[in-house]
Amino acid sequence: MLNLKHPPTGQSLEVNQFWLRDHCRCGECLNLETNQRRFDLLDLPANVHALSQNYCYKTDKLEVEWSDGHLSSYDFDFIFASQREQVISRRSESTSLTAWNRSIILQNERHLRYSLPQLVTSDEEVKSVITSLIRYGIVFIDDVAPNPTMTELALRRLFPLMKTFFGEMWTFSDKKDHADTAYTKLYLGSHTDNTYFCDAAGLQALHCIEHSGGDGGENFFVDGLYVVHELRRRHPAAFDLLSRVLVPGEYIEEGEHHFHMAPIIQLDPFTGELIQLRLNVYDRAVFNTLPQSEMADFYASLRLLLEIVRDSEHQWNLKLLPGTIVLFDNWRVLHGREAYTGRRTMTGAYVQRTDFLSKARVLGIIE
Ligand SMILES: C[N+](C)(C)CCCC[C@H](N)C(=O)O
Ligand SMILES: O=C(O)CCC(=O)C(=O)O
Repeated sequence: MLNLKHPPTGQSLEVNQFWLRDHCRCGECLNLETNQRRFDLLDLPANVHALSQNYCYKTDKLEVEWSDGHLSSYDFDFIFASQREQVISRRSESTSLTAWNRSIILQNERHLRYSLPQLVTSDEEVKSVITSLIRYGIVFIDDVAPNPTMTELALRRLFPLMKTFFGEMWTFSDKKDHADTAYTKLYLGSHTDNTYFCDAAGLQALHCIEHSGGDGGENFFVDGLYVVHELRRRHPAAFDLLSRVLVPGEYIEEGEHHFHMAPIIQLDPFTGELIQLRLNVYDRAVFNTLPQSEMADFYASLRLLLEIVRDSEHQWNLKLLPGTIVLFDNWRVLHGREAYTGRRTMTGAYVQRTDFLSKARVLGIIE
């Protein structure tokens, strides 16, 4: 280990010498255009160590002479900010997430509503939409002509679209275009999509472009962040079990067979906060990741989670009308639909998680 000192602030830090050498930021070690390292780790001697370190007041840099002859010049703030403890505290402070039940989200509804004309003309409006998506997990874009083309235009103003076997933009009704209950008039309980994909869509957009000659078809939304907080508070053992047990999801139709296993609750290893809620009771494959002796605890835990999801206090019911897109975080917010009659057409799209978070980072909304 190497004890680093920063005389102007009196800060000092113990760092692993190989880590420090590995994080040299000079142009010989780091491609400053691509932010990629220029060396293979094995190019560095395993026992590389500092021969000397010297703080330069003029440049406010820490200069280190290495046993392999390399000279490094470090910005102390970079070293300090790169420590695990700092990352944890930054993530814990910066996640300005608002967990919501129905009454909380209704109090904040004004922060969720946007209009396409403003969105098209203002980059600030784009940043505001994405900030609300991070904070609340759901937004609405009004004044969108009720057709797939304008829906696509609105969504592409924000993000690239995720192409799946459903399409890039998809339009569905009760026409059996795919072997899935979404393509029926049936009730769909609260769920997240794509539990059968290795990487579930990060965002989902839905736009009801038509509903005529019938009724029903209301949508409802539940904040999975609020739900998992409640589960952890009320039933910590169930929370722990659902954070570790692998639950297989599966989607099978002509020419497609998707399968993925992961826990229903995936936590951030740093902050312990929710990273993803993967909850779709319909798309579950044969459940075979536990011995029969442990099945009772699993089902009891899942039932406790579903009771919290189904609690009407946690459910925001609304009717999506032509002209309004709902865009929500499919790793956090659960959605569902009442059964309906008549002719109902929905159009929408998925957005990759990485594209959602990348845009939020580029806009400085998240780290
Ligand atoms: C959205 N769209 C109609 C295209 C597909 C719906 C897929 C539904 C699937 N059961 C899931 O939950 O992922
Ligand atoms: O038809 C709807 O409103 C939603 C359908 C649904 O839940 C889905 O496509 O995942």
